[in-house]
Amino acid sequence: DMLIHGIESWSPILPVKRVVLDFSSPNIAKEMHVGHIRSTIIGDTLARIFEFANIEVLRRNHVGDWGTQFGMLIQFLFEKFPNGEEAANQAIGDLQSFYRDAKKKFDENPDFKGRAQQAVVRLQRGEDRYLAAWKSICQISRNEFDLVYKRLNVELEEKGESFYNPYIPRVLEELTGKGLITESKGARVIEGRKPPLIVVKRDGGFNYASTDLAALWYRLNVEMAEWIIYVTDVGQQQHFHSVFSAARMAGWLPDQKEEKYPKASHVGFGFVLGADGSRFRTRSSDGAVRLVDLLDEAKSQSLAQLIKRLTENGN
Ligand SMILES: NC(=[NH2+])NCCC[C@H](N)C(=O)O
Repeated sequence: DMLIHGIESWSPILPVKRVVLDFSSPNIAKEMHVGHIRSTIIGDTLARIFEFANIEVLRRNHVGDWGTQFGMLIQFLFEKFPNGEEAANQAIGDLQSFYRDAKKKFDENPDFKGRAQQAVVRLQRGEDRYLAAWKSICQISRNEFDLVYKRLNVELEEKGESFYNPYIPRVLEELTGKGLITESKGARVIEGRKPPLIVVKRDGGFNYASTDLAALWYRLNVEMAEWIIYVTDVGQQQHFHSVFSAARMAGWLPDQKEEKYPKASHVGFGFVLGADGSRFRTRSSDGAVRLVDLLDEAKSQSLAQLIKRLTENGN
């Protein structure tokens, strides 16, 4: 049958037409670590399975491109190059060491910390100079990530955290209208699971959870996805279960016990461990293994193995 009617004739039939697959999703200006490679490979594999079954897959790279760390980075950039003479590209050079230097100054110098916090406010207000600096920092990271994706032959479409910002207020308003959001120690939270999910911080700012609620809303209502799948390490299981439970309380998702769609799932994988059994680190700043070197190493070891086996087989 397959030979006559093609491979599509026996691909599995699932009751969904469109899936959002949220995978890889590294953070801008931070290292893409070995866990992101796991997410990238598992996510790409799942995407290919769905695509094989003729399901439309929206491959989403939910990059961490927003947050208070950008105030620190932008301010550091401005102070290091007060005349703005260098193109950000050259000025920043190795983004990881740039991040480390900025963080050091932020931790050690209270005045700088204050200026960095001001910079976040100005970025969030959308001031041109700040937005431009933010964009070039993101672009440098993006170029680095793309090298890895090209190498692994993985396709992704970036819709980072910043994309969902404009949707957060109305989504939280809807949840407040449904009586789901309460006040707790100056923050706004969704109870239901323990610990409660913080959706507005004490300083009034939004966070990872508010962004994920807005993203889930968007995926269900604008992208009309019937199954939304997130691939991260198991460390984030708690977070996703809280977000999904909030979505169920809001009536966005059916009750978990009914095998119904739309549906949200978290695919959690284990931490990558080093030879000593502790969490493996890939970071250029602290002397641990760099991700690109890890890929090089994997490639050369595989090649060596292949050659060894070939020669052992007498060729
Ligand atoms: N929608 C999401 N929260 N996706 C996963 C994001 C992963 C996160 N940026 C990290 O590096 O840990």
